[in-house]
Amino acid sequence: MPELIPLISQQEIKEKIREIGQNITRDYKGLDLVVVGVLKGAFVFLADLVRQISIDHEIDLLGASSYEGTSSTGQIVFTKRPDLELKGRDVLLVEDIVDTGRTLAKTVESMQLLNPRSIKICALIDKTERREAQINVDYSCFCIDGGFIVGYGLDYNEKYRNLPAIFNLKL
Ligand SMILES: O=P(O)(O)OC[C@H]1O[C@H](OP(=O)(O)OP(=O)(O)O)[C@H](O)[C@@H]1O
Ligand code: HPA
Repeated sequence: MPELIPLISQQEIKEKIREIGQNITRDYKGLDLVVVGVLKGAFVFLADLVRQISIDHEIDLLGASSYEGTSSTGQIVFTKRPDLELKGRDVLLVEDIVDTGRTLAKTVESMQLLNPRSIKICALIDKTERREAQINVDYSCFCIDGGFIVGYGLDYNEKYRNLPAIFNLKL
């Protein structure tokens, strides 16, 4: 049976998101902010984050998938493209986790073709041990070295997304 070891509590997540939301609110004042969540994993984080951003902004979603179990296949499949016009606008990509960095590298590359004015990245978890692509995370809630993380939107074979806190999964 897989074991779930507590890593980040609900309270810690809540406090950090409030702080990051305030930073985003400050940095994007006067800009044309579109927050784009990367599905599926980011849906929980996105919902909490946007409620801590107190300037007007729009929200869109894109879908990207590449994992089987705990490994990246390296093949990023876009399952949904954003619906809003992003040209000339300030895009903030919201991810649950940056691990190898391949998903965001591909996503940023594909978003750049839409000619936004700016693209920045906000990630709940910045996990450094397996990083392959050079990714600059502009807003990072928690930086960790390794392990496979589940809960608060993050899955292992589609399970555990519903857990309200974040856990290390031991298989
Ligand atoms: O930095 P990387 O190594 O590319 O890993 C990060 C990506 O992996 C997960 O997505 P996944 O492919 O599991 O799809 P999901 O969001 O639907 O769970 C996660 O949500 C990120 O998008
Ligand atoms: O540690 C992880 N947990 C869940 N999904 C992931 N996708 C990349 N890394 C991870």
